[in-house]
Amino acid sequence: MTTLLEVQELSRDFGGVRAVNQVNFQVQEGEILALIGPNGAGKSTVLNMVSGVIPPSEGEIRFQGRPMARVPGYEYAGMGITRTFQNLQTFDDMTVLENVMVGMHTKTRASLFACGMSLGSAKREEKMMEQKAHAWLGLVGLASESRQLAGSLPYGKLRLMEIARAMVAEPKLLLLDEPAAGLNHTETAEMSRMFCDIRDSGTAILLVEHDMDMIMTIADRIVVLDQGTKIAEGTPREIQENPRVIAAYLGTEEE
Ligand SMILES: Nc1ncnc2c1ncn2[C@@H]1O[C@H](COP(=O)(O)OP(=O)(O)OP(=O)(O)O)[C@@H](O)[C@H]1O
Repeated sequence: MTTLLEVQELSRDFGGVRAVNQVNFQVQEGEILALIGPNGAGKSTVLNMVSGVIPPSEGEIRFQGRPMARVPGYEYAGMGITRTFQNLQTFDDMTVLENVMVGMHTKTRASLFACGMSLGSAKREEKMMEQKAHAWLGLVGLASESRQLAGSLPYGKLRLMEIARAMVAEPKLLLLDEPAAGLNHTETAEMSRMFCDIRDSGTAILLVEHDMDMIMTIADRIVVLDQGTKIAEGTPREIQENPRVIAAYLGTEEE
């Protein structure tokens, strides 16, 4: 297996609070790695560092062997890392199709001048972008909603639209922060199948999620955080049987 992402001794402080403490893990090509842990364990903070939203206080992140410390956030999608957010980041006054096409801006080659002049190359590129966005809307089940304003879509469909937007950039690594939050059982099951299809088509996934059914069904491996520290790593079965995890997390009433 080839390592796609490597996180080494990663730490993050907020003021005097250490939110993430010397965490190590790797994401291999072609796998779904789930990051789980109780509320406040540091999962979103790790995802925010891996996606370049916030810098680490200490430690290193490497993507395909390349240190990411000096890579600006806007270059991540072009390098092959895209993400969705815990809180929806949608443009309500734009159509569903336009929202998805926003995810392709790093893939376009036409210059600003060519776009402004509506030159042939820019028009062809626009057409190609539209076709790709349509294809992804079809894959997430939103083909018939493509011309609707995003603001008119129900919550579950907006979550799917965000996944289409992240996938249309053809990432090597997709980062998902609680994608199933607020979805019903059927929607979660459909989304789980979709993530397996995405993984099988060659995009690795790093997933933060509280829905244990989803995690145990789709994750190839799981990393468990508790109070900022990694307490376990293994297959879903190993994690379910790990006494430290049960004590810290799975045994809590909330879950
Ligand atoms: N911007 C911030 N400023 C100050 N403290 C923060 C900030 N972001 C996170 N924290 C703190 O860092 C710790 C880890 O938070 P984080 O959101 O990463 O946990 P989480 O595991 O994702 O939790 P949840 O499952 O509830 O989303 C918490 O104690 C949180 O209060």
